[in-house]
Order: sequence, then C-alpha cells, then structure tokens
Amino acid sequence: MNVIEAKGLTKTYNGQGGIREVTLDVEEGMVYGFLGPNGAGKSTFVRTMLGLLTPTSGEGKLLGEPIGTSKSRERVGYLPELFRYPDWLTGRKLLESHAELCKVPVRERKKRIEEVIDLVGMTGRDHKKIKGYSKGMAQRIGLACALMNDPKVIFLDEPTSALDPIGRKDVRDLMLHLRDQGKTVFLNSHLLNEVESVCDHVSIVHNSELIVQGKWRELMLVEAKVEITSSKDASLTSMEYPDFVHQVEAKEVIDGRSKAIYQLRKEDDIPKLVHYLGTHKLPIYEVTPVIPHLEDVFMYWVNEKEQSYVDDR
Ligand SMILES: Nc1ncnc2c1ncn2[C@@H]1O[C@H](COP(=O)(O)OP(=O)(O)OP(=O)(O)O)[C@@H](O)[C@H]1O
Repeated sequence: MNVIEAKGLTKTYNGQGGIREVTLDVEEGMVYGFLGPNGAGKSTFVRTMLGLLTPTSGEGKLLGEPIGTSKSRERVGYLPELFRYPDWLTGRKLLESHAELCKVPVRERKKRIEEVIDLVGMTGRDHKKIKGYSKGMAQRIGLACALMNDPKVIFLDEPTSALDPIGRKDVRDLMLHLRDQGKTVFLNSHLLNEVESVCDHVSIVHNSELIVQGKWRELMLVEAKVEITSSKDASLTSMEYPDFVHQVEAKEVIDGRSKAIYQLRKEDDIPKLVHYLGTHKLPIYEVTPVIPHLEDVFMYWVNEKEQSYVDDR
C-alpha cells in the first residue's frame, strides 16, 4: 500500500525555486530517502505534502487522504529542520502540551509520554528545562514530539544534522526500529552515508526537479566498475579493448602487481572482460567489483543532470 503519493506536485514561490512536477509513491514500512543538495527543494516538498504550503499545481495524498486536509495529518509525524520550543519548559511539560494538541486521551497520556521518552533515549532527562539541553537532547525531544500521536508516517527533515556520532547512530537505530514496527519514515537529508545505511529506496532532487528515483543500488546499473590486478609488466592501459570497456584507469603498483580500474557498461561485462584478458594471455591475480556507494550514485545523477543543462544551451 502506498502511504505517500504525489502526482505532478509543484510548489513554486512567485514562479521561482520550490519543487516542480514531483511524482512519487512511497510504500508502507519503508525508510525512504529524499536527497538533494542545499536549496534543491526537499523542505518545500515535505511542507507541501504536510499541508503547510499550498501546492501551485498537482496533487498528493497521505495515507489515502488528499493533502491539505486535517484527516491527512491525523497519523502523520513531522520533525522540521529548524525548530525552536519554548526553552523555559521542561522536556516533559513540552511533551504534555503536545499530547494535548495531539488529543491523546487524558488517561493514556502519562503512558504515551513515557513511551516516547524511552523511544528517543531521554529517560531521566525529561525534567530538565529545554534551555539546558544540548543540541542532541533538543533533537531527541523534537523527535519525541513528532512521535506523540503514534504516527504511521513520519517526515524527518535533516534529523541528524545537529547530532554527534553517538546521537546519529541512535537516530538511525530509531528509524529502523520504527520501520520494523511497520511505520514509514520519509527522510530528507544530504548526509549520504547516513541515508545509505537506512534506506533502500531514494529520490534525488536537484534544482527543483526530481531527477531519478528507485532502489539506489539499482540506479548505478548504468555502469559497473571492476578492479583488476595483474602482473607488474602487464600494460593494462595501453591495450586495445572491445567497445564494452568505457574507460581504463591505471592505479598504483603494489607488491609487484599493477592494478587498473575498468569502467564497463553493466555487471554482465565483468566476465566478458576477464575472458578477453585471458585470451590475451594476461596474468590475472585478482578481480574485485567496485561496489558503488550512495555518494557515487548521487554524484553520477547530479553530474548527468548538470551536463544535460550544458548540452541544452
Ligand atoms: N519562502 C520562500 N520564498 C522564496 N523562495 C523560497 C522560499 N523557500 C524556499 N525557497 C527557494 O526554493 C528552493 C528550494 O528550497 P528548499 O528550502 O525547499 O530546499 P532544500 O532542498 O530543503 O534546501 P536545504 O537542504 O538547504 O534545506 C530554493 O531555491 C529556495 O531559495
């Protein structure tokens, strides 16, 4: 079931910036990464989906309800990127006011507040005033507020940007825990190594456009890289190669072996290349596919897009 749906969703500011023509579906139970450089349009998209901004055109649904309606927000949580709470309140007081706003029934409030405090790792620290909180504690209490209404879908806008490595790991674990409970997390981020460890599915936005979406590991099937180790004397870069070899880049010589990175069209070309080198009597000691990271995928697609702007000129 799709819990987040957008169809041609556009929100611009007097015709400028924002986000244009976004069409995407997010299935229940995913941690979905929404990636893009600063100013790409990530926050605009989220705020439009939440009904905080009115779309310029297009449509969207949350949990099957049209965006902009209070029904669409009933089971949705949101942690904005820049939030400030009244810092004279204690964390617990803040959560009590949130519980009231979320209409948590009075008899269930105490239990629910304890649950979210525990979930975000703030047990024992909730009676302190927010003004004495570190950035990490403030972020955790923000997350607790976002989880108060036991949401089915949670939008997190750069949730780890203020956190130290331990806090980041805690938030990552929390996202996976929420996913394991069948909840959907929509994660806005430009911290690619963070996203890589929790998301399978991503969208990449750039310059107000959604440029590519899907399982990020499959978004690199447009090219494959392999590192081949041969004997020192083998001149890997000066050989003639068949068409499926796009590029050969010589790497260092280590322990009397020379290494080269081959850029191929697709994974199936790796055995073809090994066979080709074998027929040329090249001594091969090691064949290691170069596994792409999300950062490689991101840079590939952003560069493709930027190149297309140059070509269109
Ligand atoms: N209120 C506004 N008025 C005018 N332009 C805006 C407004 N908010 C955002 N923009 C513009 O819309 C574009 C997208 O901004 P947005 O904040 O959605 O990007 P973002 O990807 O969330 O960026 P960041 O990662 O820096 O938070 C930018 O060009 C920005 O300058």
